[in-house]
Amino acid sequence: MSKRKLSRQQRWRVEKIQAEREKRAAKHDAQEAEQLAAGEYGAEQAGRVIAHFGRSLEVRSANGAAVRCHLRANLEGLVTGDTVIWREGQEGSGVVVARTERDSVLSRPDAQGRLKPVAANVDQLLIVFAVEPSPHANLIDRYLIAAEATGIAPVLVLNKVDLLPDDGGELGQLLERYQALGYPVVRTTTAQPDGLAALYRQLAERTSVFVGQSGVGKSSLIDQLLPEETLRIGALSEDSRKGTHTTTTARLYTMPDARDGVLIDSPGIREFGLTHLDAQTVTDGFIEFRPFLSHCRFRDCRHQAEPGCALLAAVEAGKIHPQRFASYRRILASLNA
Ligand SMILES: Nc1nc2c(ncn2[C@@H]2O[C@H](COP(=O)(O)OP(=O)(O)OP(=O)(O)O)[C@@H](O)[C@H]2O)c(=O)[nH]1
Ligand SMILES: [Zn+2]
Repeated sequence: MSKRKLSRQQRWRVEKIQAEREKRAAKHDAQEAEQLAAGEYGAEQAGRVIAHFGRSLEVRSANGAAVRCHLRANLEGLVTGDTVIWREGQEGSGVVVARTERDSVLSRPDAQGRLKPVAANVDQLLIVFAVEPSPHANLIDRYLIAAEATGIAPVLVLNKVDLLPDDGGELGQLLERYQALGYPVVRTTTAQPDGLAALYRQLAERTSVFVGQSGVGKSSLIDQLLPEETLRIGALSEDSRKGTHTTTTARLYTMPDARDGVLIDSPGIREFGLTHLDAQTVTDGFIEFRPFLSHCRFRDCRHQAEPGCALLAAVEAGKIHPQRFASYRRILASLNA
């Protein structure tokens, strides 16, 4: 058999399989439309995606119950945190019929480097740092740049304050500077009772995501925020050995002690911010530069040594902190390295 003939035959088989699949999907849609019309599903209600497993979803209903739902065939790309309209079916399961508009989307690059949404409707990104390991130069700025690019409000969380010297140390002073820029700063310790009091207040009634470098205490914080969930995750992973409930995607948790604040978490999400940046994103990520950027003499000013540079003038006049400006330049230089 010639190579060409073989590939044509293979192509024919692939097309046949695809056609059958489409026919089945169409039939399934038609059946579902009939069932919906026949009132076999309950009234439309609001819900939120807790997790998804292929075409099957776990949805949190308005009264807080978790419901296993499937998706209508025309609905694609739902992610954890999406708000949806769903209808109750038989035997405690349901069908998701629509997604409502997203306030925000958190994306991460996939293996091919394409940005993929991983969580929706996130209100704040909690960037966790620690007294130990102390953040290396520029790290806070890099996280803030990445956060500003998403449009989701960043919050700086300084953990392990039990290790902080009494005068607050250099790190304490550094964080005051960010506070002056308008970024909320929350201090935490998992090593002392009530060490999370300020964090609980920050989490209340919002949807949050924790990010930060290894060893800063993200797992320790989340374990304290979700004491019962930790047990439940253990139970789930036991399940997953039998082949059910496996997911590497993000999961949504409700924190009763934080006035029903919501946490979305996954190992991948925690690594947010460590991706490649481009020059425009870096410049846009320094919020205190914004009032000056359009006032440089040259429209394509690179803010290096150009005459009439409004940014350099602002640094000179003490309106921009010289260390933030130095950090800006170092990050830009690292892009071209
Ligand atoms: N002194 C002190 N140690 C802490 C505190 N929080 C966490 N630790 C310790 O810091 C170490 C790292 O904590 P983890 O919670 O594993 O940090 P992580 O950010 O989840 O790290 P990765 O899993 O590598 O991303 C552990 O030995 C914790 O016991 C704290 O508030 N104070
Ligand atoms: Zn300039």
